[in-house]
Amino acid sequence: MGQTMTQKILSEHAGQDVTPGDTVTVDVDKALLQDGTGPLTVRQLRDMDMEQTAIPEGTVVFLDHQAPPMNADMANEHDLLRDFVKNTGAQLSDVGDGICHQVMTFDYTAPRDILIGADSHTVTGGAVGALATGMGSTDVGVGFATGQTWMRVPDTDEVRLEGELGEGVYAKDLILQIIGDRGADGANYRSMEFVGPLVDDLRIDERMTISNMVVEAGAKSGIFPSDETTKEFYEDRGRADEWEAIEPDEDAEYQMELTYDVSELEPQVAYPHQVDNVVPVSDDRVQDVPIDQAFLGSCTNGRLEDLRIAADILEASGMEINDDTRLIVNPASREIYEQAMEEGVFEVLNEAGAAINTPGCGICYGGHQGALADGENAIGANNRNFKGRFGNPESDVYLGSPATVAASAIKGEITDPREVLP
Ligand SMILES: CC(C)[C@H](C(=O)O)[C@@H](O)C(=O)O
Ligand code: SF4
Repeated sequence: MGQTMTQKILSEHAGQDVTPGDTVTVDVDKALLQDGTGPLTVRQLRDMDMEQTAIPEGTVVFLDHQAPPMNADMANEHDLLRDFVKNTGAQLSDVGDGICHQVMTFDYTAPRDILIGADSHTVTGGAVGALATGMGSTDVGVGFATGQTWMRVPDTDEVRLEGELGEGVYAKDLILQIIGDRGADGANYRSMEFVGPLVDDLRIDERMTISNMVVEAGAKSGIFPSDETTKEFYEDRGRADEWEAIEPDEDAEYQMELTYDVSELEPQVAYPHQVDNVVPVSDDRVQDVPIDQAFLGSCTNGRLEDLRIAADILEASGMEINDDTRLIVNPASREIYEQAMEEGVFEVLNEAGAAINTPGCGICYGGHQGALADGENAIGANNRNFKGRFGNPESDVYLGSPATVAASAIKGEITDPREVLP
């Protein structure tokens, strides 16, 4: 019997063929920690006298969720994590370097890896054919300290993607639609594998957007094949030796099979306060919603391609952002920041009136760099719109693609990007 990608990766790391439902011990290749959950990991390891890593080259500590730190308590947490790095030989991604999932995928994660992270959006690594998943702080700590963890082999869904994305419609709209269909817990502890003709057309940044959000339907992982596109990505990044192919066997057995034809897909919006409240942008529930703040950034949509889309819309429409709307931008990494500067993307955003922040999570985590006032509405290119997500339970957060965010910033209300496209 053939294997899914999930089975292949778990079998390789368990040293035995696995089937869904098995519980296996697997080797861990990479692990990530960040400044929200990492301090707990370090304290737990110290309590157990296990402050160590079996995989120092693959253990990466990110100072990204509140970077630069906004107060002394957070600065002390950063200090604790810096000590951990010195004590163990783990890698440090410092304040300003960028969001963990962005930097991890671009610089560390390789196809067929098992990556564990103390952050739910660790699933982003599925974009390059890795089995990447979020776990609790202690589990992640013990995972890298010993180089092993345990997993139950998940049931796996084949998600076949077909058709072509229309103008003004993006990977973000597709994954929002999938989450709307499945519901917030519809894919609990399942692995989603994305296959089909559309996959060939999707760039790595688009695959990252899709893998990033599978956890919003509860999934354990969201894996793309590692194909020619992936190979070129590793070559471009000077990491050609890390590339390996992976795809499901033709006779792989899936527990569920779904097909999405994106040809008729419209831009999608998630309305407060759940990510699975997804409707097309033309729906009454998202009409005439004034937007006080538009947020472009996050591990979902803070990449160069996303910033370009927003800048192109702003430039071509000849419009500045609305007088009653703020546009907050957090590039996902320092590298993206540099590229956006060199390409003139920042110039356009800046002239339009955007406030450009340090690379990092920014307001996505609710802590700093753009909290909302009581009664305000925001639209974000990020992945969560839970009550209080942008720092205030008395405010509302909507989610959409970078194009929808830019269009809404221009018009000052939730807007179909096709209305303002060049
Ligand atoms: C801080 C962390 C626990 C959290 C996560 O795991 O996802 C954060 O990154 C988020 O997006 O809500
Ligand atoms: S950008 Fe947002 S979703 Fe991504 S890791 Fe940071 S807080 Fe979490």
